[in-house]
Amino acid sequence: MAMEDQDLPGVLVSGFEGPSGICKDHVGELQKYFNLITMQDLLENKTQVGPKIQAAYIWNRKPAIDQELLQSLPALKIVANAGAGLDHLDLKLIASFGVKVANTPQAVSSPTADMGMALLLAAARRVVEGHQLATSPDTKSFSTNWLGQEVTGSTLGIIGMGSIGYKVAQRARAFEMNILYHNRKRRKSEEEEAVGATYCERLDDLLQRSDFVMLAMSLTPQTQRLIGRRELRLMKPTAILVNIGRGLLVDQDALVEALQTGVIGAAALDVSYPEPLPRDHPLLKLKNVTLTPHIGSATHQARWQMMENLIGSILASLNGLPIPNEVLLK
Ligand SMILES: O=CC(=O)O
Repeated sequence: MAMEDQDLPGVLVSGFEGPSGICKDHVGELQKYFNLITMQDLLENKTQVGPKIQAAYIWNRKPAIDQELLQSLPALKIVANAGAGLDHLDLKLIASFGVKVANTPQAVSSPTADMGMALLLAAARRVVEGHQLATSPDTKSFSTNWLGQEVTGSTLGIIGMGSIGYKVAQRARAFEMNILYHNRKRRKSEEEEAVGATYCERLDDLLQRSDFVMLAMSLTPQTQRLIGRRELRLMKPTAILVNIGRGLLVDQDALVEALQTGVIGAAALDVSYPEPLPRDHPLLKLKNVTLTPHIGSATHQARWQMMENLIGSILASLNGLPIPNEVLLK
């Protein structure tokens, strides 16, 4: 690790090691601009270290920003969050301390949309099961009569047509899919035309007509458990649910039941609740489930861009300049 430079602004990070630490490859770059202070440093010496911290750098949703932490950081100006989702941050509480928030929506939208298509294709064509069959020591089950769902020409319903949902639509168009979408706000007609997407004002309508349903919206009190037992029952028995948003967008117990009883065909999930799922969770035992460990933005390029964007936002805030990607309270 590079030497600490006490003259640089103090930036709080969760730590350097383990799943909630910052990316190891990024440490050297961050230390060109900041004196990185870990949660552990802070906890061990709150009164000395707290006043030096001017920004919090949130990576993998850590450290958690609560009232007690905010009270111990009197010089804090900005919470810079890696990723687009903000459901783990209490924006009102943070604003009440006069602290700004920034995130990295552009950096994550393409890789997350790619991941959505990867999951859709994997579930439709049973790629994970196929890999297991092809690599199994028992070659008797090797079969070409083993069928999936055709993607070309099928109907994709996208729920949440923000930048990620829109990029999913651009990709799905290349697969000649019919695209339906549901969103709080209808997109401009030229944007709809560019990807050939049809707006469904009623969510039920989208659910009934889609072969694939992709969840690409953020988690808010309004979208929590938006897909429950009733919504799953509206879907086709062959339908595949893809979730690249947040686990809590779906009533997970209802989903397990729907997958076990053939109410829907399959699910491909990059997110769940909790993460990771307990090892005895029923979703882990189902053949018609493809699971990935919340890796929508997990590419070298995206993660580096996220870090660069956050450095830019922190430096702008410390210099009193307009903050790129500032999150404004609605
Ligand atoms: O989960 C990923 C993000 O919030 O961008």
